[in-house]
Amino acid sequence: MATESAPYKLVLLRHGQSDWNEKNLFTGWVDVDLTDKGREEAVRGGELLVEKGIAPDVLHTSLLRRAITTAHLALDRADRHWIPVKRSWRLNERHYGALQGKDKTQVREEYGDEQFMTWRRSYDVPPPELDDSDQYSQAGDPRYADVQDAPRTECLKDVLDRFMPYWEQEIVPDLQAGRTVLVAAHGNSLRALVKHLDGISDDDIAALNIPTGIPLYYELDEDLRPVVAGGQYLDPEAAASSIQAVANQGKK
Ligand SMILES: O=C(O)[C@@H](CO)OP(=O)(O)O
Repeated sequence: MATESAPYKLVLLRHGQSDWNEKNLFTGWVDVDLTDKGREEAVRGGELLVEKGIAPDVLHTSLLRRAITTAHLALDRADRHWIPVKRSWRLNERHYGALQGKDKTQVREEYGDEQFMTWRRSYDVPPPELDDSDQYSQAGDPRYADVQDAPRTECLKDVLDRFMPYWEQEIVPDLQAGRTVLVAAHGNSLRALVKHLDGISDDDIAALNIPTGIPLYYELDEDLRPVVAGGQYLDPEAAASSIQAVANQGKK
């Protein structure tokens, strides 16, 4: 799959289906587990890496078990379970604020299509903040003890702002050292990265959805620009139907 002229190799992997993906709930920073289907998707993701001859040298993940477990299952299948791992809250899913734990269809019905899509896919309008006393708040969670001003809600722009320093300081140096980098993360943190890589406008990013468990492979040139715009899903057919399912969430 490798191109001679492309020096850098990057694989993006959204976690497999989670319990709350299945239940149709806004998830954000709530640390839910994978479903059995999600685990199967993760193993299939590893198989696809083997089939395409892509061998990650280093893994970057969020602090959430659905990404951590997906990466482990995929890498285990690819016999690359032993590679170094770096974890950061900066790769976490978008903090979904007061929507965390809420049913997507109910929110759509209660607030209407426009408000629902604004909260879900607008670039710069965050949902209302989540109260620290809420059962789905991460206030006091030890894994975020070192995070200054940890978010209580985020829009996609906020995710980009916290992801980019990590990209520049941790991921780019790995790429430049010649390592094939696997980033195992989330629908919206990966949308932020794809927006940056492909130079997608603030408006157009609303229509971009990332499927669960299917590796998205990018070759990047010297300037860290994609050789193929949008990268390449290692299973394009499965990706297309899963992207449609993500786009349709919240519809009856
Ligand atoms: O609930 C969430 O955290 C995300 C990802 O599952 O959902 P959405 O696709 O609606 O942004």
